[in-house]
Amino acid sequence: MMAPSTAVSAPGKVLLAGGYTVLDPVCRGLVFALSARIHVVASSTEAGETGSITVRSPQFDGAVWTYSTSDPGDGSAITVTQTNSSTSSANPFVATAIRYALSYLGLPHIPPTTLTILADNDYYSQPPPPLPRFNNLRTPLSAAHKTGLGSSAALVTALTAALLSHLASTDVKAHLPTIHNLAQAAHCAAQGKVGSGFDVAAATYGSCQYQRFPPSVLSAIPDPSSQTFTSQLRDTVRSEWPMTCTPVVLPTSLGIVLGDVRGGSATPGMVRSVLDWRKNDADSQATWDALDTRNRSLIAAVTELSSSGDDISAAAESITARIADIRSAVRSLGEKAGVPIEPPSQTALLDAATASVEGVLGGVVPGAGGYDAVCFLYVDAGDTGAKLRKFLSEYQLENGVVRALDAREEREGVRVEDVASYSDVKEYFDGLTLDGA
Ligand SMILES: Nc1ncnc2c1ncn2[C@@H]1O[C@H](COP(=O)(O)OP(=O)(O)O)[C@@H](O)[C@H]1O
Ligand SMILES: C[C@@](O)(CCOP(=O)(O)OP(=O)(O)O)CC(=O)O
Repeated sequence: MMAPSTAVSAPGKVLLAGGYTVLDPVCRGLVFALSARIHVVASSTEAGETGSITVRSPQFDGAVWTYSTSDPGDGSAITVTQTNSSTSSANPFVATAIRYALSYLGLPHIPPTTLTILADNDYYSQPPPPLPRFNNLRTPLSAAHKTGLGSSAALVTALTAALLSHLASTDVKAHLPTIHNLAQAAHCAAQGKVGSGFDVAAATYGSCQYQRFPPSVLSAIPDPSSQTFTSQLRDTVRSEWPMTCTPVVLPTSLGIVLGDVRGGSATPGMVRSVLDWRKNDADSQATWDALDTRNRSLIAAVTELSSSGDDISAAAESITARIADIRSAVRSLGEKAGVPIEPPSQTALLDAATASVEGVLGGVVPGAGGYDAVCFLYVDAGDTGAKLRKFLSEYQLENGVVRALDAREEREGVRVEDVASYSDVKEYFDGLTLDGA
């Protein structure tokens, strides 16, 4: 018996070390999962047609996508056709996650199902606090300003887990590799390119030291119209992938704070330029290797601190130096590749906060860099975190002050949530009953 409603959430991420180099299967990245999560509540309804799916993102204007599904019966993917495309633009991440999950499960005849998406406030630039949980932005999704926490990866992971759990009673915690592999396949297909996958890995497994899978793992899956799609998808999802996502524990003596600079970056263009430079410049390998060595050295310092009794007084200086070393290697790589990975205004912000607030060990522009939210590592004692937040909220940029995000590091990846925990936002579940199993 299917539960009337099932809720799942998956976390956002911050790639503290490993931007660009993590695309290389021999390099390592350090990714922290965040307390900012994307939630999906799956509800089966009685009204409606078999195979119909309604997806709603009620924090945004007009964010409803309706689909009909059917099985071609020849081994190709289950088709997921948007039935309100005249009034609502396509959401490829949503449609592809549904298509891949239903094809994997072999389930075309599902009962009418509604999927409600709720995103924690930190994913988008917001008005000043106080804000209600899951603030209603009252804009179309396309007009919302992303902070760079990886909304599509958290969404695809949560949707995949919600569908498996709701429609096939999959035990989420016991099937993390299935959820991870299926979400990676769907996320990559929806993005139209193969990234390193650290974002989906963190959304599934939580904070980790990440070493990517070779892109060939996913290129084995043919186009959804191919008659071998379903069997190849299942084989790929069920196989063991050559990758590592070794859990990392942020030492209890350390905290992270993110600062939204209301910028946003065009990651794909930046990645293309860096990869072109890497291919075409004979000296690029040495710069690449130097950065990876420095990233590994920070990863080693953080993991040693967690496992050795957490004495920050002995480790603070070395962590500070390792972050500074990574930043100079990143700036050097950016200059050589002609990509503003740490633009001057971000350099000024990172330096000012590190110099002005005692206990701040350093900060980086995470991931691909540019104008995404900056991330600081600080000694979590006394009021250092509060002082850092205050400093940021008074730091003047060209377009206003920095907004310190609420998100903390929260190690856990995808998880099932209690449906009753959304009763404080009942207005988002218009006409749906919020009943768990
Ligand atoms: N709250 C949401 N509801 C529905 N779809 C969302 C939501 N947040 C993100 N998405 C989907 O993810 C896309 C953004 O993905 P992307 O540009 O890769 O940004 P990010 O770096 O945050 O993952 C949106 O265009 C939309 O398709
Ligand atoms: C360049 C990268 O190594 C890191 C990009 O990290 P971000 O955290 O900036 O990612 P987006 O959310 O997609 O913008 C590309 C990759 O690893 O796929």
